[in-house]
Amino acid sequence: MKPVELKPGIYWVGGIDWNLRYFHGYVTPRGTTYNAYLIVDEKITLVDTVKHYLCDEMLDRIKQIIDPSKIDYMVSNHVEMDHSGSLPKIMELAPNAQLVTSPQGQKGLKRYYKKDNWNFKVVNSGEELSIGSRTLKFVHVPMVHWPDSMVTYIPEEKLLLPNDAFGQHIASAERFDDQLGWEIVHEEAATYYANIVLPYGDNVNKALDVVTRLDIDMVAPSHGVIWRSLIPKIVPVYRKWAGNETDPKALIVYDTMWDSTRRVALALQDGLEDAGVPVTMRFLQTNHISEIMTDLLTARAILIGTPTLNNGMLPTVSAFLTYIRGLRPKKRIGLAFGSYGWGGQGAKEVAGVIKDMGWETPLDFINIQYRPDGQELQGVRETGKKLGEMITN
Ligand SMILES: Cc1cc2nc3c(=O)[nH]c(=O)nc-3n(C[C@H](O)[C@H](O)[C@H](O)COP(=O)(O)O)c2cc1C
Repeated sequence: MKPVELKPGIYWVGGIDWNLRYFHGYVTPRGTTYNAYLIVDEKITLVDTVKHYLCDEMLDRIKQIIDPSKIDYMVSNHVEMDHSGSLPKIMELAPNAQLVTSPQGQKGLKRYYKKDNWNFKVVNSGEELSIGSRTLKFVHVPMVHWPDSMVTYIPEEKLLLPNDAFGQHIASAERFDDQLGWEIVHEEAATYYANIVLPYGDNVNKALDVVTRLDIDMVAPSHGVIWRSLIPKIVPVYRKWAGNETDPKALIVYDTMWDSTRRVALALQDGLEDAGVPVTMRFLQTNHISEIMTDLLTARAILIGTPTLNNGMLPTVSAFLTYIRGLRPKKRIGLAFGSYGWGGQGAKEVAGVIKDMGWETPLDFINIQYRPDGQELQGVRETGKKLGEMITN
């Protein structure tokens, strides 16, 4: 339970959630951390806190450095409860602390915690606060990923505390990106982006415009490891994700009751591969929708298959579509497919949702009655190849 010094006098004092496997609808096989940062200067400052049940772990780390009652500024970059959950305890232990937050942050924290005695210091975007030898500069980044979101920058230290931006759900003994390596950190940053930040690409780009003008050598987010070596690699990748830029590859997502839809999926895979397109296959009974989002993040073509059940699509497919509709991936090519017995509404409904999302649909949806025969599968394979050629050309 040791604090970790990032820069002289600046410490990571967060909590490690080793057992977390589910985070508001998102599976987290590696667990996560809630990162809080303590800055020891003339004014002692804590930036963000941890989920309520890790409060004692955070306090234990803080107490190894200072007496928590000495905290002068409690900065809340983001209202969400995984970062604000220990605010009530800190504000109780540090009665003289001012709670520094954005105007939306103040509204959210008041509404959520209903504490009348908190001494707020509301900061505008661009406002600076001297804490002694260092300055805290606050930049609002609305909708990255809540209206209240704010980042804190310390120019004297070239340190950015961007809260959820650049986060990853990783519980580990390591605190820095280079200790885990690009493969793991990139994968978890991608999953995080795809499931949390994806709808807000335009806002991310605006935030990146501001952030990339700052002199930075360390980015310490509110989840996962701290970026110090891989910043030049992750920033362009964030730009790519924010711009919905994809690679010429395909993702096939499907469910099936009696295997016919899977046979169609396999024929589409063959056709796409004939055109030289790499294909990822995701069966909705064995892959969680939040894991599939990581594949979707950079796939140009998304093919979604369902049989018809009771005049509609399967509930697993419907849940997936509800999830991606909310996350709003753009600039994709879509194709619906499926199998039916008599009415055939399932694949048609999927095609309707794909169109509503604004994806390109150059080819008609595929719907095969009962089990596809060899000739039908050949036709599907040709459709897959045609789609593949559209992606690669
Ligand atoms: C419980 C149940 C309900 C079904 N309801 C419909 C329906 O409303 N309309 C329809 O066209 N087919 C319906 N079907 C038939 C399936 O869509 C058909 O068997 C299809 O080939 C199944 O595809 P799969 O092998 O990919 O599961 C239903 C099948 C089952 C088992």
